[in-house]
Amino acid sequence: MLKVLTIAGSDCSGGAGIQADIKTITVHKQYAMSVITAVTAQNTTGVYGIMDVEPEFVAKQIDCVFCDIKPDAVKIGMVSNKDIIEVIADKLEYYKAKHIVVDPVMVSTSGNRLLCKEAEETLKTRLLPIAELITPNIPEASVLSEIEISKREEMEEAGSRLKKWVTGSVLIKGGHSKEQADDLLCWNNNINWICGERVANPNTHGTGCTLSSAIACNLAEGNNIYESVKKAKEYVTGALNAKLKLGVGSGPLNHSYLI
Ligand SMILES: Nc1ncnc2c1ncn2[C@@H]1O[C@H](COP(=O)(O)OP(=O)(O)OP(=O)(O)O)[C@@H](O)[C@H]1O
Ligand SMILES: Cc1ncc(CO)c(N)n1
Repeated sequence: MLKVLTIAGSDCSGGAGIQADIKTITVHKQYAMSVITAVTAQNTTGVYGIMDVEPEFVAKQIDCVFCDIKPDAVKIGMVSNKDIIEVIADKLEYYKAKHIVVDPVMVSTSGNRLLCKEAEETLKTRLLPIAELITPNIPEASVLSEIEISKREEMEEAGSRLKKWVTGSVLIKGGHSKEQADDLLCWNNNINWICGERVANPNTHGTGCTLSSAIACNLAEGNNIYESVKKAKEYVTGALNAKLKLGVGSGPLNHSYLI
């Protein structure tokens, strides 16, 4: 059985973070492991508290996983602060982790900061370079590339700029654009639009976490970057289409549609 590790924050309401990742990996019939970087108190209406895990304890969790059950792919989500980012980068380099997908989570859908401002530079210098793929949404791509993005050409410009200084590939997710839900993939020397129908569903809590962990599963299976992203996008579209209405705010996806 293939094994996928998620390094991310816990969402007690089950829609995003570690919980979304474990559901996604399990539905992909793979074995899920988790290193928790922070415990959040959140639900469909917002994030009400964050308790970071001590960096040494993040390191200890990574050691326990890699010394025993070596992952075939690793997804990284919420990483909170500079020290946590440093230990994750050190450990993944040390263990020569394969197929690293980094979702550079900065702000939640509800508008709360999940990465402190001072840590943005460390994310850029330590985590993005070790990724096979990074998956910023439009606001995150804008911060990282320093290009204002409001149309497709600007997504392409930001993607090309980011591709120049990351080692791996770049996927700019289009969920935040009003008209479509098309994502832009820059890989090798290719720029491809990964198009998908925009589902009329306000319950999009955890779409980004779900997409990045599904990509990690597809990479673990041996698919190339393009195939991995395409299949993962189909998974997210399916989970949005299988409408679930939970909570009073922006609710979670329905992962059980394939079971
Ligand atoms: N209404 C929608 N219909 C179809 N696909 C969508 C919709 N909203 C988001 N997506 C898709 O979901 C994936 C995640 O994109 P998005 O831009 O929402 O990420 P995010 O902002 O990181 O998500 P999160 O809500 O977890 O913070 C992308 O593949 C995007 O195209
Ligand atoms: C723990 C966690 N990670 C990521 C996100 C972004 O969706 C969230 N809301 N919560």
